[in-house]
Amino acid sequence: MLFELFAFCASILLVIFVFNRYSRKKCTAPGPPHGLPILGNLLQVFDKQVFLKLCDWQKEFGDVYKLNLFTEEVVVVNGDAIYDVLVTSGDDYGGRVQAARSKMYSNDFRSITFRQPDKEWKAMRRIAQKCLKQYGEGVANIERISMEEIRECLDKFDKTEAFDPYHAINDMVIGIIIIISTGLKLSADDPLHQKIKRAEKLFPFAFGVDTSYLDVVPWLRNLPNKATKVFNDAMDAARQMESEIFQRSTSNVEKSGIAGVFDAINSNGESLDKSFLKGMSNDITIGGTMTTTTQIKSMIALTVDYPKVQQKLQDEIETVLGQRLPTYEDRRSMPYMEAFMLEGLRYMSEAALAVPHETLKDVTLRGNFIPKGTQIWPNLYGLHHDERFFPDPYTFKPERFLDSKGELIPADERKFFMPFGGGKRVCIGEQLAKIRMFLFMTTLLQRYTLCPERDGCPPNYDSRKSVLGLVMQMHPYKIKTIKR
Ligand code: HEM
Repeated sequence: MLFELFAFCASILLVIFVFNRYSRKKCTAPGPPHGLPILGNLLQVFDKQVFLKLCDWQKEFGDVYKLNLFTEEVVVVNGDAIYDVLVTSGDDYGGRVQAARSKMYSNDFRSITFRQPDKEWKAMRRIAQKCLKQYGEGVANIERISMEEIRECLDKFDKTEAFDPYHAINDMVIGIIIIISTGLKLSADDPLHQKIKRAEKLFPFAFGVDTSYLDVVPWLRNLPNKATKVFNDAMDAARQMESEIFQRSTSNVEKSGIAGVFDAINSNGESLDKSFLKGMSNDITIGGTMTTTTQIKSMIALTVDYPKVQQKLQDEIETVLGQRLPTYEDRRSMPYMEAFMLEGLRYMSEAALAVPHETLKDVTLRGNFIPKGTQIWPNLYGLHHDERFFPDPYTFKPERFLDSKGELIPADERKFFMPFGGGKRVCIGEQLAKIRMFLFMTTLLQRYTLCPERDGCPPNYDSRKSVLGLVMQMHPYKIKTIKR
């Protein structure tokens, strides 16, 4: 029985393979040899350090090259060609791959991240952005919510022994997202916190290599095997999390969460079916927790690894703030802290390949024909570590974002710096992420000096040693704090 099943699946794959290989238009970009039959370059690519392999291939094949994954061609875009794809010709490249796993996860593409750019996608982005701005109260309200959670988090840093800062940061980041999405301030042992943590933990597996065959033969999900269980567990965690957020946010009488914003905008003439609400809150919750937690964790490691940078940050805090708590507006008088944050985003490039795009029409990029419906990977890690744009890229150097007077280089002079993507699909959480990172790092270094776990044993963070899950992950480490 098992053999027959295997033979059946193999024949289906073969039919899809032959159909795709001979019936579709082909991309003319160069690339590595096709690799294994049917799998193509899959085994070379689904390495946890794929971002390094992609940079090696860039040296060999140039800024635009193609890979074969299963039955599909995928185009990897590098260097300043990424700007053309995301910004200059963003409309042509602004699609998302309509794969089976994202369809299942997002309840038939009811999600900002996975939906094609249609009118529902636009409405979802608008509502989510309103929600992130808290009804037009904007930055001030986000600041207030954030500072409350940050102060609670930093109390947990007041320890004499060495500790891993990850859990305290994660609780703080989740706490802020819960207030934004439900309007409620909850403690870290509330079931919703736990459900978000479970989803955060399992979600990367749902889109890992082990379950990638589900995109080609989705009904295999119904057969019992280990990979399917991993995927189903992740889906279960996502469903539990979204139901809880939905229930809490719709029953909030103050209407200050995402459901309140949704109703207010809908009653203003917008008409978006309520079935989109769960997917949107997933976008905000998953997009808004894992990314910021990981980024802050790496910035703490860098602060310990580079004591001179830490000293400069503290000097600036002393001069500009003294003992006063920061507001986001203070960043304008704190160019070194700003440069430190930008360099942290560059150095880590946690969204190493952004979110895969898809061409919405036949296009030509740097002389290469790419047919409609081709998956595009913008190699942001490669761009941010490309000598042509960031000399000496593996050295952590906030000064690269400052001019000779110590002022921040203007945004239009760093257009090839795109940690949040760019153009029409740019990250909706960029401002929230920056506010939390700025307020957190400033308050942290105002209160504490950060030291290695033991003398001579700093975290030694090197982004080349990261592993790529949904975002880049660095190894766990411990620090000590000294109260200032
Ligand atoms: C350091 C923190 C963050 C980084 C580095 C980051 C990076 C990115 C990148 C590179 C993309 C893909 C853009 C593209 O496809 O071209 C993206 C998309 C997205 N991000 Fe973020 N992000 C961060 C924080 C957040 C936060 C806080 C939220 C929500 C509260 C969020 C929600 C989203 C959503 C919903 C999308 C999909 C947008 C769309 O497809 O239209 N992100 N992000």
